[in-house]
Amino acid sequence: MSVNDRPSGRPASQPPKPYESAFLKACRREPVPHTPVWFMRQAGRSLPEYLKVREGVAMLDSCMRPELVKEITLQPVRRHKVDAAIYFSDIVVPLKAIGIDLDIKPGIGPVVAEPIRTRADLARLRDLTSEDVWYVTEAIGMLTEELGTTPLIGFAGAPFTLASYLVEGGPSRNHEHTKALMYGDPQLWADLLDRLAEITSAFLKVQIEAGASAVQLFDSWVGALAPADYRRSVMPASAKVFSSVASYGVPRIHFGVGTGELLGLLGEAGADVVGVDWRVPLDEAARRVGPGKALQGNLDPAVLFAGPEAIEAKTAEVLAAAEGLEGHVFNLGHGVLPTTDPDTLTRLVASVHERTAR
Ligand SMILES: Cc1c2[nH]c(c1CCC(=O)O)Cc1[nH]c(c(CCC(=O)O)c1C)Cc1[nH]c(c(CCC(=O)O)c1C)Cc1[nH]c(c(C)c1CCC(=O)O)C2
Repeated sequence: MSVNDRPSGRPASQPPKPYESAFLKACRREPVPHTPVWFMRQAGRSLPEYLKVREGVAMLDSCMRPELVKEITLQPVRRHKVDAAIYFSDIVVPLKAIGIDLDIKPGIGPVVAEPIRTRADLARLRDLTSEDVWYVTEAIGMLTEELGTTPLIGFAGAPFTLASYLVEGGPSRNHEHTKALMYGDPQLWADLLDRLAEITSAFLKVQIEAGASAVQLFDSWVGALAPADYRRSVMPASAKVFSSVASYGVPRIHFGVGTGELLGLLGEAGADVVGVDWRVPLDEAARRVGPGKALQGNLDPAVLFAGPEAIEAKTAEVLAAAEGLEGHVFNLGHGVLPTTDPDTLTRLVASVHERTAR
């Protein structure tokens, strides 16, 4: 490798191979040959080839094996012909990497052995270095090589959603411990979110420097908050994450579930693309987000169980609502459900491409 070759094998002075892809163009609000499609959780249990390679390997272990990460990331790209790959990992991987004792329990989600609730607990959240996640750099190097012009999306959990797992100790319906900390000890809460923003920023930088050509910040559970509380207690930390990667010039996507009342703020936090769940139609979401942002979404993942006619009708509805948008990336309103028939996803990609071919 010559000195000015990047890990992805391209000279540093040239734009990355996926630069002209439909996905990155849509994120930049440029004209596209067709509406690009990818699915949150496109890798995973809906694919028999995923279940096969994961046999006998625990979820978090699989995230630390570069060869396996590469294979699992590529599986949905090969099968569905989606317009982007998403790096196979989990939002809790950087926390595990700095030594937090946690596991991902099948059918439950991330479980933290000792929740973080006091000022003394904060000391357990040390800085993340690229050495802590060497396997990410290695896997992304291999992936960008194989993906060629197909973009790779890097991702991280946003400070609020990570805090929710750390403070509750696991998945939570009402986030009562998290909110108790947020309302009851605003200074400790602010310090916790700031720590998580630092870790998240470092994790996204590792992925971008290794070759990711866009990043998505998952604030999956932030829809639990009212706008004023989001603005006061969460937005500063998420904004810090977005501004920390601004200089790389890669599109930044911001997504949460049940965030109809927060859509404007999710954009304001520093996103280039705002992810929308299925509860708000995209034309209305565009009004809430305002100009200068692309939107991503928003077919209800449960619609994929309703049969071909209903799927086509709902897809047409999403695309009609997206018609006047500055930029649109087609996605589901949340992740692919594990029992989804993968063939419906393959057909959906083809259908969106056909319907939007320009
Ligand atoms: C909240 C959240 C988590 N993890 C993630 C989020 C944000 C996205 C969202 O809102 O859904 C992010 C995530 N997790 C995973 C990915 C892979 C990339 C992709 O989208 O294809 C991504 C982007 C793999 C995974 N992460 C997990 C799985 C399933 C575990 C397995 O296959 O054994 C996968 C493929 C586990 C996980 N991890 C988490 C949950 C709630 C679960 C599900 C628990 C279960 O139902 O078993 C936390």
